[in-house]
Amino acid sequence: MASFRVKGGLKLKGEIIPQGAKNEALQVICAVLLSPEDITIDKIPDIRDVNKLIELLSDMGVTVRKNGPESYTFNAAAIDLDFLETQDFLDKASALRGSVMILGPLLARFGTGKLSKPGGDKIGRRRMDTHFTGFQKLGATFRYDKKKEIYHIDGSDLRGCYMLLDEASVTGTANIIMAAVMAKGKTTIYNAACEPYIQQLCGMLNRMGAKISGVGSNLLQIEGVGYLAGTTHTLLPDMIEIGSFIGLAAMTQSEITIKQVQADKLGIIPEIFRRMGIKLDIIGDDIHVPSQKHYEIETFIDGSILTIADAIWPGFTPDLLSIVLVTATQAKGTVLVHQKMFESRLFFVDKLIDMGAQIILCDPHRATVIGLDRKYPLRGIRMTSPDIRAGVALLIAAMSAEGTSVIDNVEQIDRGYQFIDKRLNALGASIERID
Ligand SMILES: CC(=O)N[C@H]1[C@@H](OP(=O)(O)OP(=O)(O)OC[C@H]2O[C@@H](n3ccc(=O)[nH]c3=O)[C@H](O)[C@@H]2O)O[C@H](CO)[C@@H](O)[C@@H]1O
Ligand SMILES: C=C(OP(=O)(O)O)C(=O)O
Repeated sequence: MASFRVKGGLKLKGEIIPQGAKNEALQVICAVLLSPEDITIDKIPDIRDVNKLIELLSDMGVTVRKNGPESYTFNAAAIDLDFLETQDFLDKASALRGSVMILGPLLARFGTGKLSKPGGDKIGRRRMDTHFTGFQKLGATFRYDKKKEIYHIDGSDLRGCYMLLDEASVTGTANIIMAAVMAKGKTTIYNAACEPYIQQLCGMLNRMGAKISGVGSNLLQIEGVGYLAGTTHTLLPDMIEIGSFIGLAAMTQSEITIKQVQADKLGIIPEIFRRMGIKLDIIGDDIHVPSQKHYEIETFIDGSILTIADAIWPGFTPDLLSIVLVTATQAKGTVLVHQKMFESRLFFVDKLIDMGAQIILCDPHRATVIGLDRKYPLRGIRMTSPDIRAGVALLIAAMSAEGTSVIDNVEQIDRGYQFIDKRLNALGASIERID
């Protein structure tokens, strides 16, 4: 297990370019399975989860050509379905959450799919009912081997239908879209997730010849087509990384320009950080965060304590709540952070409390943060990164703290943040990787 040794209290300065979006990468890389033609994807981040997915597809018979540091061409003309029967496949697929999205394309193109329980963060129950109910509505049969924890789906004659999803699951919607694009007839998906990741996936599929309308809304209409061709696609900048850099700049009193952010695709993210009193300017395609000694959390109009809660898009993404929470520890004022979606994602506040933060964990979903307004700096300690976003929140805390911290299990951070130590060191941080 690797660790970071972080010297705190340093101010950063400079420009940083966000990586391509992790969660979009996982969707569109799975979508290459839908076509026998070449698909080129640019801005692919060099992170653990994405690399593991590319390796899995390669083992399945997809030819993978690296055109440059962030560009790959995939060709899924010859898929080895026998590989799905091996333990190697099951082990590799269960190493990440995104692998679940190979099921929709496999079902669409080959009429069959199999998967072990996917991995990803241990942040609470992560049910997959929406995925399988959607496949079943399209006519597939579904079997779950409880003992081996393996999901099987079969269905060579998928037919479009109307479906109302019981929850707007992000990966579930992506999976159902990919299963439906080549089904016979028309599929209507209501209560679809509509994150930018999904919008990007639909855009790519439409360029491949799919007929998806309603993109960006929660009502998608899909007219099935017989064949999908090759295409090229560029990932959006990672909005979670952008939000993490805003929080990092505020906490460390750094002046950072986040380049090429495509601000029109960030939804409510900049506004939420502004409500925390953080000054940020959108200049052209960049976000400039000036060095700020103080930032004051707003109250609601009636003067009551601000709540920041997650919600499905276009609400605030749950993946940035840990960053909001840590950033609030040095703000002036109080905020209630309400993590509605996941029940085990706030437990990392224990470590922040050990560092000197004033936080009350009200219950597994809610934490009240009383900002210190920099009257006392956090203290460096040794801690373990429990999940990807808490890991980065702890890194931000350590960078702002007095003294040195050690963060263990940084593989969690490496899942989704490309060369984070090197990129932040280039701006003046002191993060040493200890293997
Ligand atoms: C690989 C990937 O893309 N992972 C993302 C994806 O995970 P993933 O697609 O696994 O998450 P889902 O959207 O399925 O669900 C997330 C959680 O929210 C709950 N839920 C969801 C929708 C809803 O209407 N009501 C509700 O309560 C689910 O029960 C679950 O506990 O979306 C999550 C929610 O944005 C993000 O945190 C993950 O980073
Ligand atoms: C929870 C996340 O990832 P995953 O779904 O891969 O666990 C995340 O990206 O914040």
